[in-house]
Amino acid sequence: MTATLIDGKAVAATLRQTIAARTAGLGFRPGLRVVRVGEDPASGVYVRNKDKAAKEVGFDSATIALPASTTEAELLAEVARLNADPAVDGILVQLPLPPQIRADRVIAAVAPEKDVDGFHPLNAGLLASGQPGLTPCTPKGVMHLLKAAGAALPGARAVVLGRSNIVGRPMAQLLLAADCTVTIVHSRTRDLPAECRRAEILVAAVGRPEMVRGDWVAEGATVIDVGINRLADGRLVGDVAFAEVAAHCAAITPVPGGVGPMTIACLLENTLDAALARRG
Ligand SMILES: Nc1nc(=O)c2c([nH]1)NC[C@@H]1CN(c3ccc(C(=O)N[C@@H](CCC(=O)O)C(=O)O)cc3)C=[N+]21
Repeated sequence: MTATLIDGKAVAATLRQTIAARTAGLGFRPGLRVVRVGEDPASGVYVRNKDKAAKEVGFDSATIALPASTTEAELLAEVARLNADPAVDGILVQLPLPPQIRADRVIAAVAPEKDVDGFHPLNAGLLASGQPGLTPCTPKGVMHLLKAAGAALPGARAVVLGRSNIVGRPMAQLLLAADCTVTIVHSRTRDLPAECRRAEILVAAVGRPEMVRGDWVAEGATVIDVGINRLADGRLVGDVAFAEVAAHCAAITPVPGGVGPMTIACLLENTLDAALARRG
């Protein structure tokens, strides 16, 4: 079997068009502020891509770049200022943060109704209890891709590889809400390949380059690769050994051009939703 490619770049472009059309009819510009602390070069590229995508759909978008020496108190003061600014609908504090800043304190300081990352404990709790709230962008993007790929979700065995607060856990909650039978597997799981082989839908989000091999995947599975790993030789690869796995599965996302563009499109979707909810 040779797998169908799930084209995240194309699905994201369609979603951004829909968002642009909805924004054009609003009569105001949803406001997004991305806060960046320090000079992490990879973060710089992502932050620029977010800002560009937000401006293209008609948002009022700006990046606030703070020095690497910023204290936790200074960052919390900046977040408080954005929380209080009526022109701001969405706040994203780019991760990772420098070591002197506790990320959990900053995440909890963002007003939940402006938390377009969906990382605030209130939004995480709403998701875990099946109530509406702001949902983390990457798992939300994966659900869009599964829908676009025509995956049958109710009753399907879904395996999520990874248990981070930003991808694995919310991913499992969204699949559960879509009536999948969900298993979360991680570094301490016994016999990871055997657990992954049980999956009809496999979502890899561990951040280990090409960890998922061809013999980890069942014939006919749908495989979503959340990993974006830059190798020493400059190549960008996912958490899935693409060629090996594509030889077995029914459908697979590429890296780049899979989940990454969906993350940005869903950030825009969350910002529009937050703007509509806040402004009535
Ligand atoms: N508070 C916070 N929220 C985030 O959502 C967040 C963050 N911090 N910190 C960093 C990660 C990373 N991230 C990506 C978004 C888009 C692509 C993306 O568009 N990738 C393209 C291009 C990849 C490339 O060429 O480098 C692709 O996969 O095709 C990648 C990575 C969001 N993050």
